[in-house]
Order: sequence, then structure tokens, then C-alpha cells
Amino acid sequence: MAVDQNSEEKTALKRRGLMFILSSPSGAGKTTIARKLLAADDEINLSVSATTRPMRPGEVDGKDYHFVEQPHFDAMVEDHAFLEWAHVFGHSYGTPKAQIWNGMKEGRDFLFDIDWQGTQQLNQRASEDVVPVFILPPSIDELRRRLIARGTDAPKVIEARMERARAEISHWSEYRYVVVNDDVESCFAKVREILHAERMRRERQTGLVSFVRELMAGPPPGA
Ligand SMILES: Nc1ncnc2c1ncn2[C@@H]1O[C@H](COP(=O)(O)OP(=O)(O)OP(=O)(O)O)[C@@H](O)[C@H]1O
Ligand SMILES: Nc1nc2c(ncn2[C@@H]2O[C@H](COP(=O)(O)O)[C@@H](O)[C@H]2O)c(=O)[nH]1
Repeated sequence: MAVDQNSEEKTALKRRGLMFILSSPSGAGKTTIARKLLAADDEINLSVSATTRPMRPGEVDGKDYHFVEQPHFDAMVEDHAFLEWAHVFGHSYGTPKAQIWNGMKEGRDFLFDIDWQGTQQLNQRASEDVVPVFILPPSIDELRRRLIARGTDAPKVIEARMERARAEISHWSEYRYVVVNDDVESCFAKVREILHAERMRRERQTGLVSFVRELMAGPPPGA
């Protein structure tokens, strides 16, 4: 029977999907980097969280978040519908399970914009598939400037986010990668390199063992 060499190789080198997490104190720029990654990379999908916080101008329900009322969120917690969930800045946020589990099985990658609490929970559930990246601001003053310049939050909300920033940053060492977002383009380039390198990890290439076995079983050199 004729063997399609190309399709056989594609099957052999198929890999597991990964969970690429971006965390940072609010305003450091993870959403900015996440959007650039999604625009540049066809193979990564955004994990769309559910949240009880009000929608910001420009946000789209179902695209940026699933905006839900608290009783709806609580019912999803009861139904174990979240992979992880947490209270952040007085609101509830969670990652719906179904979209991720099904996609991961098909080898798709997901991008998560979640905090350290969610990262800890995902690490407990699926540490082998998780790639945690922490984005740091170049300084605390610059973090405040960015939150103000974003213009999406009232001064009281900005102060609450600033007060929490140090607590968020204290979790930096729980992440495999840490990148300072001084310049957007250079931060984005580093994050993209991390994604590319993680995709190539031996453990993620599920068909590698059989591929190498077949490679070694071939005729010896010069035969
Ligand atoms: N390197 C940078 N230099 C200057 N401004 C930046 C940089 N990166 C992001 N910004 C700006 O800072 C603001 C905050 O960025 P962004 O919304 O991406 O932060 P975030 O970490 O996702 O915040 P949150 O956790 O609140 O969602 C935005 O107005 C964004 O355009
Ligand atoms: N643990 C989780 N944290 C999440 C999730 N979705 C977003 N977040 C984090 O919340 C804060 C605030 O986000 P904002 O959009 O209101 O500014 C930020 O740190 C996000 O990373 C989630 O599903 N789980």
C-alpha cells in the first residue's frame, strides 16, 4: 500500500495543546501583549473568562469576557463548570471548563489572562500543560501612569488596583518566565519566543517516541 509520507509525519509529530498564562499587576500590559499575540498567531485561542464586573467601553460580551450576573456565576461554581475561579477587585472571575478541555484534547493552545490565584489552580490541575508568564511594569510610577492613561477606571478603582499591585508582584517567583514590559514591541517579541520554544518541548510532541523509533528502524547509513 502506498504511504503518504507527509501526512504520516504530521501525525507522528502532533503535539499536546498548552495553556499559556499571562499574569501581571493590573495595568502592566498583559491584555495589550495578549491581543498582539492573538493577532500574530493563528494557532492560539483566547480563553474567554466569565466575570461579574461591569463591561468597559469597547469590550464585547463573549469576546473579551462573558459578562454574567453573580447568581449565574455562583451556579457555574456549584456545577463545577470552572477550571479555576477567584475573587479579584471585588468581582468574580472564572475560566469555563468546556471550551478548554475539548480544545486541548485536539492539540489547540489557549491563552489565559488570569491572576496568580487562577495560575496556582491551573498549576495544580494540569501543571505539565501550563506555561506561566509574569509581566512586570518597569516601575510602580509607570504602572499608575498606565492605569490613568487607559482611562477605563475611576480614581478610586485605580487606587484599589495600585494598592493590590505589590501583593500581585509578590507572586512573581511562582512563574516559569518573567518579562519586564518597558517597550511593548520588545516585550511582545520575548513573549512570542517563549511560546514558540514551549511548543517545541519534547514532552509536548506526543508522536515523537514512535517517530524516533521509526527513524532508528530505517536502513543503516550506506545500506
Ligand atoms: N510598554 C508599554 N508602554 C506604555 N504603555 C503601555 C505599555 N504596555 C501597555 N500600555 C498601556 O497601559 C495600559 C494598561 O495596559 P493593559 O490594559 O494591557 O494592562 P493589563 O495588565 O491587562 O491590565 P488589567 O489587569 O487591568 O486588565 C493600556 O492603556 C496600554 O495601552
Ligand atoms: N483567576 C482569574 N483571574 C482572572 C480571570 N479573568 C481575568 N482575571 C484577572 O482579573 C484581573 C482584573 O481583570 P480586568 O479585566 O477586570 O482588569 C486581572 O489580573 C486579570 O488577569 C479569570 O478567569 N480567572
